[in-house]
Amino acid sequence: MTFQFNFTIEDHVEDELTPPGDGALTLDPSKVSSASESQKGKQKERNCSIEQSDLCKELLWECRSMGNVAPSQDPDSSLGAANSSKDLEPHEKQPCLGVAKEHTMPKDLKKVLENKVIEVLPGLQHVNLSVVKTIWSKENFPGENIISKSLSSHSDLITGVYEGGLKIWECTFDLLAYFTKAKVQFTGKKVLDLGCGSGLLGITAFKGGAKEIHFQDYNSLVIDEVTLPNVVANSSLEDEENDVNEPDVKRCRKTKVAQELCKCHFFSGEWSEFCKLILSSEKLFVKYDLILTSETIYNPDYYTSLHQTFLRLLSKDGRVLLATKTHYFGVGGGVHLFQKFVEEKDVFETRTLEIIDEGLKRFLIEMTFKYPN
Ligand SMILES: C[S@@+](CC[C@H](N)C(=O)[O-])C[C@H]1O[C@@H](n2cnc3c(N)ncnc32)[C@H](O)[C@@H]1O
Repeated sequence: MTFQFNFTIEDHVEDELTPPGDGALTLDPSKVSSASESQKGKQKERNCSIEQSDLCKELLWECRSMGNVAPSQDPDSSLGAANSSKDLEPHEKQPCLGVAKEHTMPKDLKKVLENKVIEVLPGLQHVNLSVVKTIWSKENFPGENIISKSLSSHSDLITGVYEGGLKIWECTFDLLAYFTKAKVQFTGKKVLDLGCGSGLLGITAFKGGAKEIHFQDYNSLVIDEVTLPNVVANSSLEDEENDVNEPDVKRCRKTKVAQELCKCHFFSGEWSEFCKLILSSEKLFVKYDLILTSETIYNPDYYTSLHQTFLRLLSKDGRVLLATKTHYFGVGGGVHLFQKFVEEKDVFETRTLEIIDEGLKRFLIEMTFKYPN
């Protein structure tokens, strides 16, 4: 089967679009666009045909040959390290969109919450996303200017560029409510919040005693500026002193909060690249007991890599809890198309856990291996 992915390479990272006024960026959730529509005349477009593969080899090869170290091989891929790339020539700063990398927790945990406004939900805290967007629409996030792009295209999704993580989507709340209602147990489990955005699903697993929690989002900025701060905001940071001068490992042993946070790992990148990173790393290699994923089946072009991710990373007796709208207008995906895709693959069975029939109809679906042995 042949898939078409649209990847976009910017001419200059400085080629920022100015947001109107100083106010917070607001996006219309009903609108989606592709990079080709929104960035005409500003960016070069590459269409990569992918046969039997989820990876655009040509683009990746080009990114590597342009001097980008594959981030998964980068020993220090923290925000701090990314910032240091400001000294590079413009073409060397170009991100290889979709390549996966692990994000390390900054040493000074309090810094993670600097310039953040915290909002409170029942039992959970999260950063105010309008503030994050306002700050980063004026600054140059290393490698990505997804905020100005989504602003200029009036869109919450720009295929292959920005995949919607700067918003808490409705189905996240459906799944959170289900966790309580169904008394979902997290204790001792290895959990993946796939397409995490704010990370509230993974954070609930973290607070519920999960053994290890991995957070994945397509965009680096989302992980660094939203997911990571949200995890820190929901830890017991305030209760403990945080000595920034101690080396990582020592600190991890020293404070309870740091010890807790060592259970959390953060990744950005496209799903098939993320799989490769996890499966190629002895340190990270893990099969998840539980994969939580909300509003990630909107684009049928991604079904192959999403299905592969479940197949490769779910433990044989594990389960996926997936929350989705019935249909995503403008992109074409939705619950029926996805279930049909899964049925045809004949690897997983799906079970509808709940239908939420208010406003836009939504579904909670469980996926388990059809033939676990
Ligand atoms: C619509 S957002 C939903 C965010 C969050 N789960 C929520 O419910 O608020 C879709 C998420 O899936 C991730 N995503 C979508 N397509 C992806 C792909 N092909 N590879 C990696 N991540 C992807 C994006 O990073 C994004 O965070």
